[in-house]
Amino acid sequence: MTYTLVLLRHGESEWNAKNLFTGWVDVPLSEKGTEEAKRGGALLTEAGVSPDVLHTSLLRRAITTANLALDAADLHWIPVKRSWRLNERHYGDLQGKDKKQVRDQYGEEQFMLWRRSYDVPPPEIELGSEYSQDADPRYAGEPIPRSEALKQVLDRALPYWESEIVPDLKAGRTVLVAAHGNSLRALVKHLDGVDDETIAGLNIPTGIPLVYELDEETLKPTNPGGTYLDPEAAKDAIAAVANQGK
Ligand SMILES: O=C(O)[C@@H](CO)OP(=O)(O)O
Repeated sequence: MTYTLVLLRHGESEWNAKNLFTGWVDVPLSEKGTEEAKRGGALLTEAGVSPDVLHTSLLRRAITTANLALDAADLHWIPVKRSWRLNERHYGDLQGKDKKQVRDQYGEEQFMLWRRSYDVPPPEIELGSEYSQDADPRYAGEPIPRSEALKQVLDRALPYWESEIVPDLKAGRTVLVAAHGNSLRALVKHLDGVDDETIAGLNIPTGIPLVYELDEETLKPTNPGGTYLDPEAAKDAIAAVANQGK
């Protein structure tokens, strides 16, 4: 027997469209992102994948995407759990900055280290600055970061995976996780056992459900890498994410 896990990156956000580093800044979906989210729900229905429970971050682009997708799939009523531990990677002082400008200013190598290396975090954000979340009530009392590399994202997402998502899977529920490019990269790294170098080249497209079947004993994928419900669209969209900032 296998357990079914569906990973869904939010649809395109307004800042994805503008090529800005976003991180924990709570921006809405673009019109295109709204359509992607609805289509994500239609893809679930077409594939006969029916989530029993939803886990999301605390950011509206993931929350709205899940709501739209589940509404399209007639599953708007399923139970929901939310946690900052599924938030996008905190992009530190890069939050709000233009990706191309950062690349031009610091060079391709530094840009890619900050953007995709496993353990080099961007510079820390200044507390109280425009795109800092230190005074945001949704994070009150939580050990929130001032910048994160993928490693720190994995460190804070794993406890949530173990304590909240795994029990749902083990209860036989089909689990939908609606989250972000980098928080999902962290989960994929864990599930597929991707090494620290290879993960730098792995990108997740917006709005296309990625379905994993997990072995009930080991919780390792019986379909390594998962299965995108629209593999052709995923291929193009993955290339577009990889090329951002160019
Ligand atoms: O800006 C961000 O928060 C992320 C996801 O949109 O960007 P990147 O793909 O560059 O890590």
